[in-house]
Amino acid sequence: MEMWASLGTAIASIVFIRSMAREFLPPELYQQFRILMLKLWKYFSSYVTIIIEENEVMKGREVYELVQSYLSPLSSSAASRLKLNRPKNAKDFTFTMYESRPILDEFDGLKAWWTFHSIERPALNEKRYFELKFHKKDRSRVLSSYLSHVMAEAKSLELRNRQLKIYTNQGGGDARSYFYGHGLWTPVVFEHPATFETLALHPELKEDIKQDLQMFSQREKYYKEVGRVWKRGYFLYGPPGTGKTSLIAAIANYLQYDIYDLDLNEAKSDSQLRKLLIATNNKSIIVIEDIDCSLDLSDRKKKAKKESKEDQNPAAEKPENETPESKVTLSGVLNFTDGLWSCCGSERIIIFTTNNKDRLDSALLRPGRMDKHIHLSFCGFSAFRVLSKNYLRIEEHPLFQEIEVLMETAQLTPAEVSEELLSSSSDATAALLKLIDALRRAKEKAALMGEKDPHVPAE
Ligand SMILES: Nc1ncnc2c1ncn2[C@@H]1O[C@H](COP(=O)(O)OP(=O)(O)OP(=O)(O)O)[C@@H](O)[C@H]1O
Repeated sequence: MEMWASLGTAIASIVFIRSMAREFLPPELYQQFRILMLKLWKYFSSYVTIIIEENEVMKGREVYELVQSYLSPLSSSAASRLKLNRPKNAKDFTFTMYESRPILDEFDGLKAWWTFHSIERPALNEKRYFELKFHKKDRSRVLSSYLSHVMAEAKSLELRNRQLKIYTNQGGGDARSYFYGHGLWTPVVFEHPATFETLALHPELKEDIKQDLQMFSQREKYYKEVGRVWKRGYFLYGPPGTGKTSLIAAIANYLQYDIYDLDLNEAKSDSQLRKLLIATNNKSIIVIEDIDCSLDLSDRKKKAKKESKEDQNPAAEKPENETPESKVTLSGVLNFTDGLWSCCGSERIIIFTTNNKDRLDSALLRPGRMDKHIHLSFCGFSAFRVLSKNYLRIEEHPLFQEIEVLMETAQLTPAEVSEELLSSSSDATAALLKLIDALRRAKEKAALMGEKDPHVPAE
């Protein structure tokens, strides 16, 4: 308010002096007088103004658009005239203030006033720009930190509002988009509901994964400093139905990264694999599910042994999953994960999953390729608590004690537990009794088969 009052007085005085000067001074002298007045105005004004015009590009992004994104929440709560936008690939609408009344933004103790202007130009597009006004004393802070904050916050808002996509290379991609150079992958909107909150995992494991992801996504500078490509490999293993796919979806939702679901059987050769890699975007997760089933990627040492046995006994039958005619080789996959081409792009997570860890070549899993190995196993009691909260909306029940005891020895996957809870989700007691029944049956079956537990429960 104080700013506008003093600004008003100043403008009134200037207008008066200028009209007097125009009236009484000869034109040449009047021009000199005008220039001097402008200099004086700039010198005495306590405020600085920055103009951000449309079409001003910085590092490939329009600064105007970033400011627009940054001001969207402020505009929606403070402006009285708003323009509704639906940016491409966005989940929600955004808003632009559509008036020249200033909106106040506060950052770390400094005040900044934003206004929007639009000027009609005959035979030309309307000229639109934002004006940022702040006190002279804040100049260095605005230039050094406030503007960076505006840009960073805008990018983060845009990221949160982004419609995620899942890409597949099945069917050889989208023929129509070959024209644009993205034909190897076909995108579909990704709307998987899994989140870390809904995942039934041991709380410590969950926290550990979240922290690892957070650290990875914030360490661009660090990766550069230590001379590493900004990527991370996750290896998820465990029996079917323990949540490997759900975890991938939760990671994508957590980081807001797109997913590239790579089907190795569809890749025609190692060189196509390289092309697929190059065609992926930054901030993405490249997934190869059930990698042991896709190709013959078993341990080379074991394979060498087997081959020498086969040489001695050529009539021996080949195992079912062996695909000698595979077009993509193990070294192609190794190069895909950390060869020279893997540095084309950054901020990428590569995830392999398998139900059978022992089948894989150890070279595939070494640190640097797969940095984090995550074992997903049978449902433990703390994982069950998450499921009962999700499916039955309960956090305690008298039957929990019995379930806890049974889960120490009976092995059900989270998928099996979920099914039991889902089948009677409107009646918690009935659902828990069904689960107890299933746990008892699983225990009896294991005892009958005389098996020793090969797996340790998830907690
Ligand atoms: N840890 C978990 N937390 C929550 N839900 C789970 C979990 N594990 C499995 N589920 C449920 O079971 C279903 C199957 O799980 P998911 O596909 O993630 O398992 P998977 O380990 O990838 O199985 P597969 O190896 O057969 O692909 C999911 O839709 C989900 O509802």
